[in-house]
Amino acid sequence: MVYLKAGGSFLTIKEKPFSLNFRALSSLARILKGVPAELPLVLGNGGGSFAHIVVKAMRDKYGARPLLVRCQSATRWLNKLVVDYLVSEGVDATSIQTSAIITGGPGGFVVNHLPVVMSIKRGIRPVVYGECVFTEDGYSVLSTEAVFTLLAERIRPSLFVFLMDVEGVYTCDPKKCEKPELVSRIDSSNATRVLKSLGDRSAADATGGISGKVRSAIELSAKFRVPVLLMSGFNTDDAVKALTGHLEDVRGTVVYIER
Ligand SMILES: Nc1ncnc2c1ncn2[C@@H]1O[C@H](COP(=O)(O)OP(=O)(O)OP(=O)(O)O)[C@@H](O)[C@H]1O
Ligand SMILES: C=C(C)CCOP(=O)(O)O
Repeated sequence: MVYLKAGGSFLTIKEKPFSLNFRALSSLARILKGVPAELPLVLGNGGGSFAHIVVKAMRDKYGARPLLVRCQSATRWLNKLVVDYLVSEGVDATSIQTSAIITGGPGGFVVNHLPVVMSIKRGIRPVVYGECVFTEDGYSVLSTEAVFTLLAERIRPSLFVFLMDVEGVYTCDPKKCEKPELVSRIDSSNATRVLKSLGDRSAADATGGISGKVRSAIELSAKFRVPVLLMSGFNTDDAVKALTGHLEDVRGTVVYIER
């Protein structure tokens, strides 16, 4: 199973509340139409300028009830925009409500992955998303990467691809620093160093920004022994190549921890 994340930095304009990037939606549809229909693929969309802004503003000020209501309203909204756009472009996709298939229980998360499996069996692309899910005593904010981890424990992954608005992981923020260099590979020889260079994960957004994403990519690769590719969603040709298993020569960052 291929797990594809359309990140919020790609789908939305992250610093502008509730703003969608239509060029990204169009790229995403082209990517999905470019891969064989029979390729088993789970799509997930990030929170971008919808959920992250809500969660960051409410997290330390409000209780679980208002936060769950507002967060789920924001995530549902973006997910609906994405799925409805894909359907209008001829992609057979459907929304799978993350908070209905994942809940936090006393012994860890309880996951009903069957809607994802059944959707794939029928040739429909299931679309999950980063979400505020119910737990026994409140809520938990799960990134799309965390949702993928829980699903991948039940549906074996072959590859993870994270689409962003930048071409991969750089030596410094490519939007802010002068000479960013693309890190083409992260493996056990440089993982710790790269993570350190990305700094504090708490500042960027509600799930840790690029630092949280690279940490998740390292954990996913180590746990499932598969590559994780971080790349630009605007590079549609390379994304199609990568999704069909051809990672060589794709511009991006490949995380591969082969322990
Ligand atoms: N060293 C870096 N390398 C790459 N991107 C970086 C770096 N430092 C900061 N960034 C920023 O991180 C962003 C990508 O991370 P972000 O967590 O926003 O991605 P996303 O998964 O697309 O978003 P979301 O969590 O909303 O789904 C880029 O837009 C980039 O500007
Ligand atoms: C902020 C929420 C609800 C999760 C967003 O998921 P992510 O954008 O994949 O990190």
